[in-house]
Formats: sequence, structure tokens, C-alpha cells
Amino acid sequence: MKRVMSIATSDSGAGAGIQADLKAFLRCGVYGTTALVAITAQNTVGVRSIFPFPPRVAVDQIEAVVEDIGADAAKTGMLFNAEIISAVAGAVRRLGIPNLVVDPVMVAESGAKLLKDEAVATYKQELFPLAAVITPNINEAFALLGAEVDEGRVREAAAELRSFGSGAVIITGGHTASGADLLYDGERFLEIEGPTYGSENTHGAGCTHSAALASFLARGLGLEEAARRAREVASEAVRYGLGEIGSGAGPVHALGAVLERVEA
Ligand SMILES: Nc1ncnc2c1ncn2[C@@H]1O[C@H](COP(=O)(O)OP(=O)(O)OP(=O)(O)O)[C@@H](O)[C@H]1O
Ligand SMILES: Cc1ncc(COP(=O)(O)O)c(N)n1
Repeated sequence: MKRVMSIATSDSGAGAGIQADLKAFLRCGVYGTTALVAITAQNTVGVRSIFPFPPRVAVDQIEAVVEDIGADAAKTGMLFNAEIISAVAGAVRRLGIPNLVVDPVMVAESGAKLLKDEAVATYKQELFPLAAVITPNINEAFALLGAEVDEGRVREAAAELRSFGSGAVIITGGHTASGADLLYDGERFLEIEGPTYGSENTHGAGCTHSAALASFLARGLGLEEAARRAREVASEAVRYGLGEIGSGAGPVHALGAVLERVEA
């Protein structure tokens, strides 16, 4: 079984973050491990508080997992501050972790800020150059570039983001008119299309997408096929989103379709 690590933050409501990643790993048939870098007191309505761990806590977990279990891929989620991003980048580089997917989480579905402003430069300088692919949503893509969101300039944004050194860029399309994800690998632009659901239960869609992408890369799929499969898993999780859980945007349900087949 392939092994994939989530380096990310806990969401106590379990819709996003580390908890979403583990559900996505299970859905994608890989063994998921975790390195927690911070904890949020969070539900579907909002984020009450954020408690970052000292960077060493992340590094120790990454080392413990890699030295015994190993990692065929990893994804990063909410890393919160520059010190943590820098420590994670150092560990990933030192340990040679392959197939790194960087999801530069900045703002929660509920509106809370999940990244310190000054940490953007650290992402660009230290973590993006190690990534096989980075997966900002459209708001994050333009925020990383210090620009206003402009759907007409999404290709330019992808090319500019790739100049920081990642192998490829996927700008996810959950908040765009077309709903397609845009993949740029340095040679061509590819629209990853698929069904778009009217569901408001999208809390954790981005985490599910990046965890699925890392899983499919670990399983040996090429980037294009992994990106298509990741969109399928994320959109299916939105389709089965759990409106009855909490009073805000409901959590996605990565295992919804699978359980429906088992129960049938
Ligand atoms: N309503 C939807 N229907 C189908 N697929 C969706 C929908 N919303 C998001 N997705 C898919 O989910 C993945 C995550 O996309 P999105 O752009 O919403 O990321 P995000 O904003 O980081 O997610 P989050 O909601 O966790 O913040 C993408 O593959 C996207 O195409
Ligand atoms: C711990 C953690 N990680 C990531 C997200 C982003 O997910 P979303 O944009 O769906 O709220 C979050 N809200 N909390």
C-alpha cells in the first residue's frame, strides 16, 4: 500500500484540514499519515482560535513517520506561519520526500484568515521550489501574486506562480464561473472539466482535492491523470456533502459514493 503524509492543521469540526485529508486518503486507497503543525478550534460556522505548535513539533513528526513508515508522497495544507513553512520545507528537502503537493491554504470557507500575511514570501522562496505541484484556488492564486482576482487572467496567474519553481500549478475552479480546474505544467494549459454541483456543502473540498492528488501521484499516475481523478474525488465529495452537519457550510463527504455502493 502506498503511503501519503498530510502535513497540515486539525479542524475540530473535521470538515477540512488533517481530518479531511485522512478521509480522502482512505477514499483513494492509500495509507495516510499525519504531521500536525497547529490546531484550530473550528466548526462549520467559523474558526474561534488557532494554536500553532513550535516548528520542531512538525519536524519531529515528519522524521518519525519517514524513518519508519516512509512516504511515497506528501501534501501540505494549512501551515499558518513563516517559521512552520520554513521548518517543513527543510524537513521535506532533507528527507527527499517525493511527489510533494502544496495547497497554500490562506482563508477558510467561513472567512477566517489561516495564514499570516508575511508568510507568503516564505511559501514562494522555500516551499514552492520543492513542490511537484501547487494547488491554490482562484482567490489564493491572485492573493499570492498580490493582485486582484481576474478570471480572464487565470492562465497568466498560473504561469507567474510556476516561476517560483514548482513542477506544475493547478488553480482549482470551485469558485469560478466555469468550475474547471486549470493545470499548467510549463508547456501547456489544460482545463480539467467535470460536473459542478450547486451544493453549499463544500467545507474541505480543497483539502480533499490536494490529498487525492498526492494519493494518485503516490500510486504512480501521471500528473494529468492524477489531476483528473483528484477533481472527480473532490467533486463527488461535494455532491455527497453533509448539509445536516453543523449550521454553516456542511463538510464534504469523501466516502459518500463508496458507502452508498456498500449499503446498496
Ligand atoms: N460545487 C462544486 N462542484 C463540483 N466540484 C467542485 C465544487 N466546488 C469545488 N469543487 C472541486 O473541488 C476542488 C477544490 O476546489 P476549490 O476551488 O473549491 O478549492 P478550495 O476553495 O481550496 O476549497 P475549500 O472549499 O476547501 O476552500 C476542485 O477540484 C474543484 O473543481
Ligand atoms: C485546519 C484547516 N485547514 C484547511 C482549511 C480550509 O478549508 P475550507 O476552505 O474548506 O474551510 C480549514 N478551514 N481548516
